[in-house]
Amino acid sequence: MISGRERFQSTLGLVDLSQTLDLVFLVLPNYCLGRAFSNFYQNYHFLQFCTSSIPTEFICKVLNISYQTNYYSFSQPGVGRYLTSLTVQGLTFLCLLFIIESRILCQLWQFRRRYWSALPESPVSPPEDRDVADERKKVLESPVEQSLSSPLVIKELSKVYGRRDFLLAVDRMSLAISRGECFGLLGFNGAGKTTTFRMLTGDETVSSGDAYIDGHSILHSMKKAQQRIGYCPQFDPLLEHMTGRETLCLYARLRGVPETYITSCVENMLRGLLLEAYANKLVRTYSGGNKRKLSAGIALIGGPPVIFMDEPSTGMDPVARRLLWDAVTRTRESGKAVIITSHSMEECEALCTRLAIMVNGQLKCLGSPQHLKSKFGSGYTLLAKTSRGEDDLKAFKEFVEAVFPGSLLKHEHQGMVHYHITNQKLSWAQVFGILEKAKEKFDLEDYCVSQITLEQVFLGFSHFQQPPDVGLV
Ligand SMILES: Nc1ncnc2c1ncn2[C@@H]1O[C@H](COP(=O)(O)OP(=O)(O)OP(=O)(O)O)[C@@H](O)[C@H]1O
Repeated sequence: MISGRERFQSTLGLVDLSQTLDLVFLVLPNYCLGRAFSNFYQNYHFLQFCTSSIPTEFICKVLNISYQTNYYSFSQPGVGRYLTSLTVQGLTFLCLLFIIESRILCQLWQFRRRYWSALPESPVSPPEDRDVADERKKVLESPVEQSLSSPLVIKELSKVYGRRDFLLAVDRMSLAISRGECFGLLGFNGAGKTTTFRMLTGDETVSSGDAYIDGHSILHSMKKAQQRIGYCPQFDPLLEHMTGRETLCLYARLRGVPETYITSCVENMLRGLLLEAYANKLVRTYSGGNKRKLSAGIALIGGPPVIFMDEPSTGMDPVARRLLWDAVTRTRESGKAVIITSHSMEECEALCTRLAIMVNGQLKCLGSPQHLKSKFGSGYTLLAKTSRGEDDLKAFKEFVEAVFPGSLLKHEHQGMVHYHITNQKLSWAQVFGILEKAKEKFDLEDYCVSQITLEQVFLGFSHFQQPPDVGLV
């Protein structure tokens, strides 16, 4: 049995708890709003009832019903405390929004990083490639006006991740990209390509260095720089509840395309990327490849002066890929600067006027695809398949190593051999002459001789790539 005294004490305890919770929940805007409505309504009825006649006033006193003649009183059941809390929260969140939008904290953090902490030493620093060094020199020595007139100039841009264990994701990158150029940034997974793009588009803070987009510094006038870029990120940032057509219209408007041209501009883009059939469907129903097409369309629409495309053709079928290449080439030829990352060497050869291979945040080589092939991939590639058994294959291998001294066997699989013929002095005629004779002698089913491919040049840099923890200082 609970005595009356105990019941009274437990009631007092509950009242204390409810008052404490009421104070704690004042930090929740939805609680304040709900309580304000509820108290206002309750107070209105109590006030009406308790002040209507002497007997009802007496009843209210006996039942200890409290009410406020001033609805906005801070005492219960007034709504003053809830309205005050809502006002304070509104102002606080407004200030927070301002701080986030104006990126004040990011800028303070960047400032601290730049002036108080030196960049960690790069873990692997062999002598810099001549072309990369020349590009750095050109960028650093060029007058400011030149930086301001180029679509994209990157000056010693670096990114460090981590506070204690530093990871130098991008290491003092310097690069200038001109109008009408399509620049390919190649690299192994984790080389720092996406981080570079994220810094240039304002998604990521810069640890040191600067870049100018159409003359606007990404450190000092990021908003203006952002107005001049089109960006197709690695993962599709699409509004799932809009249709493809609506999405492109939205971005065309944001880019400032005059209202009269928006329809034709959007229709051209839809046709160019083979998206017409899906134009009125919701984006969430799109396949991966179609989402990628739409992301590429968003980057290209309105013709911004600088376009970043992070692996744009991933997941696209061969037809769509070629249509995208056409669209990128048209954009480049109209004088825009396109910067693209891709793991498809075919794509890089088809699109890029210049490219660089990035390893552990550093550029390892730079130049046109042909320049890189001539510089890093001298010699020929030989693929041959013998139709007979193991003995013939062995004899053919001995023959190749004898007639092409220094040649390297890259792969061997089910009678098929892949050699890198390193002798640069041999002419095409000599190589074909030797192999035509070998074809009869060793009964070759087929053979193929070609110039070193971009992929082989790329693979040649694989030994430089270090796992992330090696990069920690
Ligand atoms: N937010 C982050 N915090 C810490 N480290 C990060 C962060 N983002 C990227 N990194 C690291 O920075 C390095 C470069 O990453 P990044 O995504 O730029 O590579 P990538 O060249 O784009 O690779 P992929 O070809 O796989 O897209 C990697 O080692 C990665 O682990």
